[in-house]
Amino acid sequence: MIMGLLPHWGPVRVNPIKSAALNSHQFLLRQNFSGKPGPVTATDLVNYWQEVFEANRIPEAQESSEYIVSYVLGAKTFHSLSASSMSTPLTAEQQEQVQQLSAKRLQRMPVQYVLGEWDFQDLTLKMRPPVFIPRPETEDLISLVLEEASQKNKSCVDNAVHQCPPTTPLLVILEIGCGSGAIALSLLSKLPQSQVIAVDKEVAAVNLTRENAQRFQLEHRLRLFHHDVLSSSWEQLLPWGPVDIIISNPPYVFHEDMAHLAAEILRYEHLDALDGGNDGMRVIKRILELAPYILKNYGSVFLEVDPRHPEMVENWLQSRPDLFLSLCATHKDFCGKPRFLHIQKTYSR
Ligand SMILES: C[S@@+](CC[C@H](N)C(=O)[O-])C[C@H]1O[C@@H](n2cnc3c(N)ncnc32)[C@H](O)[C@@H]1O
Repeated sequence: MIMGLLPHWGPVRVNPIKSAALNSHQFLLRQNFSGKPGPVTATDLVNYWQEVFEANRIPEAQESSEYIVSYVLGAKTFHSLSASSMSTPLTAEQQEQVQQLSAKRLQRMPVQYVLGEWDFQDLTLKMRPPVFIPRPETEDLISLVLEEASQKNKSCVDNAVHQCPPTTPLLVILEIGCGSGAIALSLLSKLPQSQVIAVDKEVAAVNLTRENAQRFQLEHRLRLFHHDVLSSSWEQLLPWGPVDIIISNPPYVFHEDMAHLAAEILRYEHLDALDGGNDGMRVIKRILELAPYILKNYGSVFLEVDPRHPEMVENWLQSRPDLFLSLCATHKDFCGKPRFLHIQKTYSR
C-alpha cells in the first residue's frame, strides 16, 4: 500500500547534497546509473531514483520510483512493463519527465498527486491536491454497500415487481463527503440502476468529482452539490425524495492525532477531510442526526470510522433513542481493525 493514513514516519529533511545534484538535468542525462557509459533503461532509472529517495528519507522509495518510471512508460506498475519497454533505452524527454515527477516526490508530494491519477476499484480517477486521495481500505466499504444493494434489489423485485417500473432506479444513494468521487462513481459504475447524490463542503472536491464523472460518462445518474452537512439544510439532500442508503467516509481522525500524520498528508491534503474533532465524531454525529430525515424506512447508513469508534457510536446511539437508529454490524478492514459500521433506521417518522 502506498501512503497509509497514519504511518509513523519521522521528520524528514531533504539531503542538500543529493538535491543539488538532482536539480541539474544534465547530471541525469550524462550519468548512466551504474557508473559506466551506455543507454539508460527503466531498471537503471528505478534503481537510481530509489537510491535518491532513500538518501532523502522519502518513504516507500522503491514503490515511488517504480510508479513514476512506469507511468512515464505508459504502464500502471513496474511489473507490468513489457520486455521491450524494459530493455529499450529511455529517451531524453522521458528521462526529463521522470526527473520532474521525482522532484515533486522529493518534496513529499504523494505519488497519487505526482502522477495526477490513481486507481480505485476499476476506475482510474484524476487526483489533484488538496482533494483527499482515496485509501485502499475504502474499497471494502463499497463491497458492503454492493451486498446490501443486491439484497434490497432482490427484495424489491421479489415483493413488488409491479411497484418498481423498469425506468425507476432501484436504489437511491447519498454520499456525504465525496472527495474525488471514488465512492460515488464506483457505486454508479457497479450499480447501473442506481442514482447517487454526492455532496462535499469543498468546491475543489465537487469539481474533481464532476470531472471524474464526466471521464466515465456517469454524470447523468449523479446529482452533485457543494454542501456542508454541519451548516446547510438537509432538505437540499433530497432531490429524489428519501434515500435507500447513506454512505460516508467522513473526517474521523481524532484531533489530537492530526499532528502525527505523515508529511505527505499534512502538506498536501485538505486537513478538514481528515480532522473529525476531539472525538473524531463531529461529522459522524451530524450524519446520524440527519439520517432519520433522509432515509427511507429501514434504510441503511454505511460509515468508515476509526477503530475506536464502533463502541463510541453504539453508546452514543443508545443515548439518542430519538434517532431510531441501531448499529446492526461492524466489519473489519484488511488489517483486521473494526473499520466499517452498518447502521439501520428502525422506525417510520
Ligand atoms: C476522508 S475524505 C473522503 C473522500 C472520499 N469519499 C474518499 O473516500 O476518498 C472526507 C471528505 O468529506 C468532506 N467533508 C468534510 N467535512 C464535511 C462536511 N461538514 N460536509 C460535507 N463534506 C465534508 C471533505 O471535504 C472530504 O472530501
